Amino acid sequence: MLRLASIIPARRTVVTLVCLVFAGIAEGLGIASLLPLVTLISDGGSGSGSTAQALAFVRSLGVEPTIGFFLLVLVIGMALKAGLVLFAMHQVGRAVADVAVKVRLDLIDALLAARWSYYVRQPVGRFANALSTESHQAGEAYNQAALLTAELIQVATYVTIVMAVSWKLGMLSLGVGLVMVLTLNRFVIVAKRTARKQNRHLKRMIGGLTDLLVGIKPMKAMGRHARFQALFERDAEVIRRAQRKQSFARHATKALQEPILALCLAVGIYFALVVWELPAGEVLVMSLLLARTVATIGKAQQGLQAVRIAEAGFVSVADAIDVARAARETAHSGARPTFDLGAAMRGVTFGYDPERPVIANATFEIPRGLVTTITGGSGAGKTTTVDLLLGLNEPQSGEVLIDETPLGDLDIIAWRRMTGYVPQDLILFHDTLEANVTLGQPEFDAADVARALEAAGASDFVAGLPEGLKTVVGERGARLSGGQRQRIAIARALIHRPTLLILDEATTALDPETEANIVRNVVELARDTGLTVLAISHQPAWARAADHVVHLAEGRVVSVDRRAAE
Ligand SMILES: Nc1ncnc2c1ncn2[C@@H]1O[C@H](COP(=O)(O)OP(=O)(O)OP(=O)(O)O)[C@@H](O)[C@H]1O
Repeated sequence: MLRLASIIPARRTVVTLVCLVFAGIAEGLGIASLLPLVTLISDGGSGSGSTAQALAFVRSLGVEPTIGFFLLVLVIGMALKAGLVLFAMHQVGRAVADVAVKVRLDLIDALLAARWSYYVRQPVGRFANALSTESHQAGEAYNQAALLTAELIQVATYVTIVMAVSWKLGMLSLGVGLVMVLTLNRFVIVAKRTARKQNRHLKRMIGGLTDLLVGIKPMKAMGRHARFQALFERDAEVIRRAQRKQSFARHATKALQEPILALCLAVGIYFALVVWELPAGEVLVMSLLLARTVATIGKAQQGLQAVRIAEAGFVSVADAIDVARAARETAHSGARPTFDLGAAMRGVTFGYDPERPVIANATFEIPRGLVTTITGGSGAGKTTTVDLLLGLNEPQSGEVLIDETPLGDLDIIAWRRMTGYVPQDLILFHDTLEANVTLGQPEFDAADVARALEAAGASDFVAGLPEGLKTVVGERGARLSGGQRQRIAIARALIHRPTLLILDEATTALDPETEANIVRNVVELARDTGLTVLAISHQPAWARAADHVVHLAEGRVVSVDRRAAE
């Protein structure tokens, strides 16, 4: 509840609360007028105790306490209450939308600002659920919390009135209300637990399904997709059982309140008529007050139950935001990087588990304007080296230097903007070829796109497509061949004229001739524009073209060949 309060728009909440308090007072006045009204109707206006005081109070205001006067107070009180509650709920409706949107934007902001190691540990599908279901539930939690507040204010109003009429009756109402709340609290706890359980398993289902769909092709190809059905069925069954239990808990809370209320009424009426020997008219009104007080306490308990149910989604998405925020990248400020000399690794050691280094005391240069190729066997640490160079991972010891300045002292975002990067596991977005190259940035025109495609050796195949640049590439680029995807990814990395182009096994899917063309284009770019190239490759084409070859084995630099660079 407190976490929910921290994201609620404060001004709107205050306005809502003030309206609800005044609505409570208006309703209180309306209901309080019933007692003198009944007295006037039944015994002509004398009354006893609090009724007599109420009549005297009205007379002291210079108003004659007639039946018409109290009927007017009743109608005005109730009308005022309705108007104020309507206004308050209108505010709540707007706040609900604000809360859901705020949670979604906070989540997206936290996710985009997180450091690379964070994404590696997260199942992607988890965020789809957080963005849709859980964020929606956060809004619902606010809605239910507002309704609960309204009900609690109503409880306070009724208790005040009942206490003013008779403190014994007030204590009786509170006592019975308390017994009811404590007896039925079990169902509130069940509702909360089952809501959390449903949420957990739904998250697992969505996460698992997203993962499966991303890698569905080999599963289909090997005919092994069907076995996943059983895994989802297990989660679905848990959700079904939890939902049933939750439904029962909600209905039980409501249904069992009624007999408790009936019992309370019977006891109340008995005490009033037989023990305290109060007049029948007053007892009637008091019974009404008692019934409404206890019923309002019951409604508040149902409200609490609804909050507990909706809260499960909110807690889950709030946790996701907290975890992502804790993994926020910090080194965003610092000096603007230059690249006059090039980059270097000096005695860099890094391990995903610090006890087991993947890169050990690596030292080598990436000189400006030259083509450097890193070679080495699978798992030697080539991609990890690139991640260190881009500041996606930080060394445990040693330094990554850009123009002799440690990366940690530089504006890391500005540094990354100076690079063009084609990863090993490249992914295209489900959009047009053009959007995949420009990434939707409006500063690139048709000439920029044509230049990048040409350098990436993609112009001919794009021109041959019926819809050309407007061709939609399908999910993760599935409608293109592996080699075509690689060329589009290279064009994307070149369009913003990077200072350093990083190609991580970026031409592995190409035939030797196409690869040779791309290598030639990139080398020419390096010669003509001063572009620095870092290519990770097992392919002989890149080793042949390189000015500088760094060979890695088990995370160690075993040789540096500066053939052409000398
Ligand atoms: N996120 C990660 N968490 C833990 N270990 C990792 C992670 N990424 C890579 N590794 C491990 O680090 C080592 C180096 O991996 P890296 O991807 O850098 O190798 P590589 O030389 O690029 O290999 P390949 O040529 O097969 O792509 C491997 O043993 C790998 O299992």
